[in-house]
Amino acid sequence: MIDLQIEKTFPSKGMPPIKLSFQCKIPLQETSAFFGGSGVGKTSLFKMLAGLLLPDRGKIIVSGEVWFDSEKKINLPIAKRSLSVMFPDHTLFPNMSVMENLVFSIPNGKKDEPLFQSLVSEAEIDSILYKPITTLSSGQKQRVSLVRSLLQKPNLLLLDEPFSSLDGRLREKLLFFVKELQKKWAMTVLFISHEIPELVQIAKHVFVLEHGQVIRFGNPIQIFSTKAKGELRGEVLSNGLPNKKVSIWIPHQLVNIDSRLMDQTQSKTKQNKVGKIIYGKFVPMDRNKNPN
Ligand SMILES: Nc1ncnc2c1ncn2[C@@H]1O[C@H](COP(=O)(O)OP(=O)(O)OP(=O)(O)O)[C@@H](O)[C@H]1O
Repeated sequence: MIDLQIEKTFPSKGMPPIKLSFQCKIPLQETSAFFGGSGVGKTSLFKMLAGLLLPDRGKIIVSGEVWFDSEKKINLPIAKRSLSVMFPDHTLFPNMSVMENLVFSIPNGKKDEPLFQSLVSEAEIDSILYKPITTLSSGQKQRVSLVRSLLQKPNLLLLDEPFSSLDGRLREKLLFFVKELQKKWAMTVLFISHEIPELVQIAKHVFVLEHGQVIRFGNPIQIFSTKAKGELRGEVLSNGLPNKKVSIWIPHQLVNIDSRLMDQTQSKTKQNKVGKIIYGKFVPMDRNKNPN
């Protein structure tokens, strides 16, 4: 468990100060997402957890180990917090090549060759290994940053909008890859994204932030679901719900539908596999019972 109780106030010229006050307990060895509008404090929360921004007061306790305690004046240095972090501004060394950036972050300089090769190949950065960072596109930088954060096989991985510059194919592929590594290494992954379908696919829990606070916590399907019925076309995001329900993503909304009620005459298969686009008329089983 990561027990986080931290406060931070930023002065804001000519405006009321910005107050952040986070209280949450984050499960270990699972993926949790942080969701909320721009400026609610998601990145600041990650920075405080990583030791890159000093909270004004509070505590951060990770698996029983105190990382920060303002009363006891404990503030574990970044190097002693066993985590890896990836921010949207990449923080790669601009005067080095991709390879130099990657080798620089390998723990004790000992390269795990099979891991290195598999990460490089999965992120499709083989062909740019010797290019200077300054010549890369933002999507390429994003993939290099992701590989760099994974090379450390961290216990705790903080990913702040890691796929925002990637095309759909790479986004899907790397999302799945991170999900697999999370299971394999039993990592705790904390993930920031504005993309609800992405969060539904990767996260087991979602913390919703508003005005510098955590206002809701729950399973992503519960958090994001809305009611809808009638003619729908959407992508299946989850099919493991009770009562044969599937979650589908229709533009801007996540809808849980009873799969027994779907008119799938236009679909090629009857299976509701994740990623499949389904069409149909979703009608309540009886007039008094709405499947949502
Ligand atoms: N160093 C700083 N000094 C002053 N204000 C800051 C500082 N860092 C962040 N803020 C302010 O704190 C608030 C939260 O910023 P933060 O970057 O954590 O938001 P966010 O939820 O990650 O936003 P986004 O989704 O746009 O990245 C914003 O209003 C921001 O302007």
